[in-house]
Amino acid sequence: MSSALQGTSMPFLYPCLLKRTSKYLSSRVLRGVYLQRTSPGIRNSSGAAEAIPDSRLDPAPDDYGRSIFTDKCILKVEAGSGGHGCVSFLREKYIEEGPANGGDGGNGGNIYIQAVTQETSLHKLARRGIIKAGRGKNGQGKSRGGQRGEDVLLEVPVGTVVREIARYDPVAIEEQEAEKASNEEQSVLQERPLWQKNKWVMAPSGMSTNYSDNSFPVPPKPRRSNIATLQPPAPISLDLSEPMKQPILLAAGAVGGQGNTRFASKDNIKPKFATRGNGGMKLELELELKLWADLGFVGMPNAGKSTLLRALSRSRARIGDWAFTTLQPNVGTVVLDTHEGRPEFEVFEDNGTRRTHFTIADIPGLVIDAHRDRGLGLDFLRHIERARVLAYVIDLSDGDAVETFEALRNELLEYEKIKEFELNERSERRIVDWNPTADSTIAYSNMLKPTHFYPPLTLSPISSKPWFVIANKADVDGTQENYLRLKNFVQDQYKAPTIPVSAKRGEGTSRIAKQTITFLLSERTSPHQSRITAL
Ligand SMILES: Nc1nc2c(ncn2[C@@H]2O[C@H](COP(=O)(O)OP(=O)(O)OP(=O)(O)O)[C@@H](O)[C@H]2O)c(=O)[nH]1
Ligand SMILES: [Mg+2]
Repeated sequence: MSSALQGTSMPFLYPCLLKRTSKYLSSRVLRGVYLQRTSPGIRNSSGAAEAIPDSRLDPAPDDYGRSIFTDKCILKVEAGSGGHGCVSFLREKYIEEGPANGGDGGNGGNIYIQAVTQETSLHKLARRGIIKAGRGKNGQGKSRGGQRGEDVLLEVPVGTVVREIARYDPVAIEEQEAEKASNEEQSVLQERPLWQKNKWVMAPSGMSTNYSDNSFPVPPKPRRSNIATLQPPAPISLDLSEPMKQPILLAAGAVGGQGNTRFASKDNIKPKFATRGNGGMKLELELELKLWADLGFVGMPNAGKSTLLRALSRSRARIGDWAFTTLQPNVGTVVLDTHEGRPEFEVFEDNGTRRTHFTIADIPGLVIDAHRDRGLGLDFLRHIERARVLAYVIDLSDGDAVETFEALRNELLEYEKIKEFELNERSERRIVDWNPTADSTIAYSNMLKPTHFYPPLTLSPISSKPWFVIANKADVDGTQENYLRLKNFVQDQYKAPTIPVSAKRGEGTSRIAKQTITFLLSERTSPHQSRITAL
């Protein structure tokens, strides 16, 4: 193993192997010998290995945390089905054959949704696939009702758009069937047996009864729980762009069945049947993050975006001095007040609450012609659209900064031009691809698909987003002239600010937070109520 790891390309390709091996062996007697032979350090001219600097902003290639990020997912949610009613009779000393006392089944659990600031990605929900609320418990004797099913709360990031793809609502289906039956002729109805196995729970001793006879009651009409009136109208389309204090109901749990007490009458004082609980509603939803960061870094590969993210937040984004180190967006949170002494500045929202943090997205590098799907292409331009404020990150040590900036801006504007066309094409494809029987499970194949297609998300266009420029790598010698040219150009042409920083040394980065907050607050509708106080 050790000889295999000694090649020059190994540390670059598999740094984690080396780290793990050395960590494992660090407690061993072999430690000194082994580390000397396998260290991933760079060799100097005399052949001795130099240690890799152990800094948060200039970390070893293997010092990173893999962040999982999902901005779009399809989720199946199932409200709980109702518990069955109970067939039971009072039995006490001296009362051998008492009256019916079967309780009702409990209602199924509800599905709620809430947009919360703590979440930044949909990956936790995406990996669950199907989310089910609890089933109501069956009713019991002594007229005890069944316990309610457990509710489920879906916590999604602020800026999530929820769209319904399909729904299976057993109560709606029953209602439709009942309406159809009411239109049928009386003679046809009389022939149909009242006994429907899927609606009734029978006591074992009651099975021999002739259920097609007229004494058997008509099954009760399909019911919904009272809370169902709070469900959003079908098909669901929600835009959760603000943090929510309270969750909202997505799907109410089904109503439990009725116990045999409910069917006692003078003709049949001891009914040996109760009803089954209704099936829970199933929804297939598409969740998409419309806005997932307050600030988005736009830059060429290797500009230092991930280093900047590390400098501003506690992110452990991967840093490497090769292009496309970042292949998936990283989202970091900048805490404005760490409760260690006085905060650098205080930010108040419209409603008077104090803003404690904002989020930054480190988007993979853009290359020229990204709008033609080159490099990592359109997908990443799509991510840029989902940030509120943009920061162009320019590498001062790599060529003419003004040219790089112009090229980046041009890419974004070109993307905006073709976006409309691309979206139209995609929605057309969706219509052509649509196949009502394509679902994998039988239950979902019954689902009703909305007959109309949603318009594309209404995102604010890239050209309307507030932006500023971050001139990175200002610590490199001879970059001052490049910076001044860039700063003057951006100021003269666009009246936008340019912030010189050295992400690697963590210098000048606090101005980025301040600039972002200023833009975020000026974006609001009533700026006179928001205020930023420099302390
Ligand atoms: N001298 C200097 N080097 C820097 C600075 N910031 C980043 N770097 C170096 O630039 C290289 C690229 O940094 P990354 O943060 O991975 O760049 P990136 O923009 O995220 O790159 P991609 O993920 O490939 O798009 C690394 O070797 C960093 O150490 C800086 O301020 N000064
Ligand atoms: Mg990166």
